[in-house]
Amino acid sequence: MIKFEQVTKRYDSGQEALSNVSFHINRGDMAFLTGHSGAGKSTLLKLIMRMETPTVGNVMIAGQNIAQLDRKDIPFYRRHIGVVFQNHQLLFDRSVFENVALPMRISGSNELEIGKRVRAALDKVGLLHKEKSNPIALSTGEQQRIGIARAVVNKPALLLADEPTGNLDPELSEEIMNLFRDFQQVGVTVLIASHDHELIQSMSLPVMTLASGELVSFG
Ligand SMILES: Nc1ncnc2c1ncn2[C@@H]1O[C@H](COP(=O)(O)OP(=O)(O)OP(=O)(O)O)[C@@H](O)[C@H]1O
Repeated sequence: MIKFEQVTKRYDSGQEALSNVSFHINRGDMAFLTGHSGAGKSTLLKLIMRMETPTVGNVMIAGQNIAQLDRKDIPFYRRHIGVVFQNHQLLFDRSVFENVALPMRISGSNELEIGKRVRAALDKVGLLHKEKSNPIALSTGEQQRIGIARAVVNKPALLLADEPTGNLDPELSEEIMNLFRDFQQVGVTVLIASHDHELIQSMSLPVMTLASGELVSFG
């Protein structure tokens, strides 16, 4: 599902954020991506999202070299990827329902479909009863679950998370990880960038470790 073939990413500044990185994550697998600050985790995620392109090498997603995507096809490509951030980036001037509906509004789905999918996503994260609330009235853990509902509302084949448990206590972190597991179990490929060693060690999942842009281990 995600295949990096000898990928090097050098920014215009000359900074080499990734050096000759190769790996393969199969469809339906779930893995962690770890490494110190500046090791290249965000760069790797941005390459998958096609927010950046490799300087050298290929990023293959579902068998397609995404550097070859037409500019006009990039928004459509991104619809197949759900992204969860640490600071969940919710909009506090609209309801929980509207926050989750956002990606579907952008992709021009009809009202009926939006209602159905948004409620299914909220149900999945256990927050259907909060659909009319303003996210500001929810706890941090609940806000993170809203962010996850929004990431999966378009039924992505691939779910990327950048420090999704960054500001949560261990109990809530475990809850979020269990949600990711649920998505994995229905066939979604999940890649989670995290610094949280305790969390990583508590889960028996493959771990990719980056150090100064190099993939130093994957296992
Ligand atoms: N747009 C950019 N232009 C120039 N250099 C960049 C850019 N983005 C990242 N870098 C540099 O590339 C290296 C890798 O950064 P990256 O953000 O991928 O690391 P990270 O592992 O995600 O770090 P963190 O955990 O702190 O978010 C760093 O040295 C960073 O300063």
